[in-house]
Amino acid sequence: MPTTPALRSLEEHRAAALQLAAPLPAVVVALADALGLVLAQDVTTDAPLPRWDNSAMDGYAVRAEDVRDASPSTPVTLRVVADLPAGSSHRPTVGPGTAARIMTGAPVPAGADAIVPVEDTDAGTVTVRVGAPKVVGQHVRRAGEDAVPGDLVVAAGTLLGPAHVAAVASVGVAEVAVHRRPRVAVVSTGDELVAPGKPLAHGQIPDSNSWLLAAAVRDAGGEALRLGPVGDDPVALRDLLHGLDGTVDAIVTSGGVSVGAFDVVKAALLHEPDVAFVPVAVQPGKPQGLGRLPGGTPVFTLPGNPVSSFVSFELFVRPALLRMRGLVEVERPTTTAVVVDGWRTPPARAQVMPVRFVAPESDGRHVDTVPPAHGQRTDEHATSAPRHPRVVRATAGGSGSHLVARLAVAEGLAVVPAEIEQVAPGDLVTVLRITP
Ligand SMILES: Nc1nc2c(c(=O)[nH]1)N[C@H]1C(S)=C(S)[C@@H](COP(=O)(O)OP(=O)(O)OC[C@H]3O[C@@H](n4cnc5c(N)ncnc54)[C@H](O)[C@@H]3O)O[C@H]1N2
Ligand code: MOO
Repeated sequence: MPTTPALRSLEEHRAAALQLAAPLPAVVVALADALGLVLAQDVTTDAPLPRWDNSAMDGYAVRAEDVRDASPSTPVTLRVVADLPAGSSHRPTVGPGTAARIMTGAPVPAGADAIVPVEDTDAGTVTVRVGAPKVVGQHVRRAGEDAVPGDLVVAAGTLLGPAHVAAVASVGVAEVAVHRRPRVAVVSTGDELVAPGKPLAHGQIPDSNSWLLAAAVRDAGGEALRLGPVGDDPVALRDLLHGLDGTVDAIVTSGGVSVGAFDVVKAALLHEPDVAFVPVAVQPGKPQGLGRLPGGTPVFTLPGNPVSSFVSFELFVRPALLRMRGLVEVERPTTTAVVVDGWRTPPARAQVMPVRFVAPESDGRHVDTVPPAHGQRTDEHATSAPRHPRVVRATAGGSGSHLVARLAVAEGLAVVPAEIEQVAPGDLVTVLRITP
């Protein structure tokens, strides 16, 4: 009788998967292409920001002492010596008894030390009547109040969002060094698989995993090269994988890794010295393979059951891709949730249960796909103590690894440790949040 290999713990396999990944080399991209990439350099400013004192208001640049006693009943009249729209290169000087008409953002002219908003004046263009007093510095945006020369504006390792792009642009930088996105080949295997939309003979099913995994790669910030489905011919598969080795940053396969008679991925890679097939103490997702092809390309061989593929990608591949992108934080955000319905979990294996969030008082029978905004619901009727969000299993059949259709309503993955065998209603579970 064949012996059953010892199971590797979920944590150990996650660590081994992450070990295969390192931040990809930096490339220089135009700012227009930088959104969603991770900065590989610090961006500092050479200039103060703002670059010079400028007006916070449309109005008049004045000397504060000239308008110290101005009021609606005793307005002060000043001679208008210049007109300064934003962008004006004109450099007038405001002397005693004079003002410059100025628009928001224009440099404060020499001699002026306060801005009078147009609402406090008669809006004159030759002379202007000022009806309110101003103090030195009023409505002036100071040079360097945002950043001074040498300040770090956006740090290496930052995932560039719109505000970061704006900050880089404001420094006057047009190109940045970023980690490039990982290119990931996705190969689904199995003689029973047919491309979606094609007619199905008896025993055939549409290939959903290559679509799942390619979408998951993109969702993780990678570029997916979707190949297959390929049949159960180990030699052809080995040739395909060796052909990809060195041309992509990672390869993800689905199917053919269990103990069946036609387990093509296992057969194709069994003799690779740096690829190991190890059962992992997790349900779903037990049969796993991991390692490097001879050219150094990391390969992740995931089980074929669709929910197993999905969960395996989440647990083992996604963190590795995020690390390749240069991110330091590679884990999904988690939340602690209360279980509404209970379920049994397999002994000595961690369980990853697709769940959805339900309204505070719901019994979970009605689909409620609106998750709480920030991990915890607060009870409007209670004054303190935020309440935990509540979860139910997303699929009627629990964690059945074939239940791909209902996987679509999952908003999180509840991770139940290996030593727990029963989850009871009211228990707290840790949920990886998989939807935004
Ligand atoms: N005797 C044993 N049998 C099985 C074991 C075991 O320990 N002993 N483990 C089970 C577990 S757990 C899993 S998970 C599966 C994994 O098997 P494979 O990775 O070899 O996957 P396949 O046999 O190729 O397929 C399993 C299942 O998934 C469907 N599938 C596969 N690829 C796709 C795809 N691209 N799109 C949609 N569906 C796909 C396939 O048709 C099968 O139904 O093994 C168990 N068996
Ligand atoms: O571990 Mo398998 O992945 O349960 O279905």
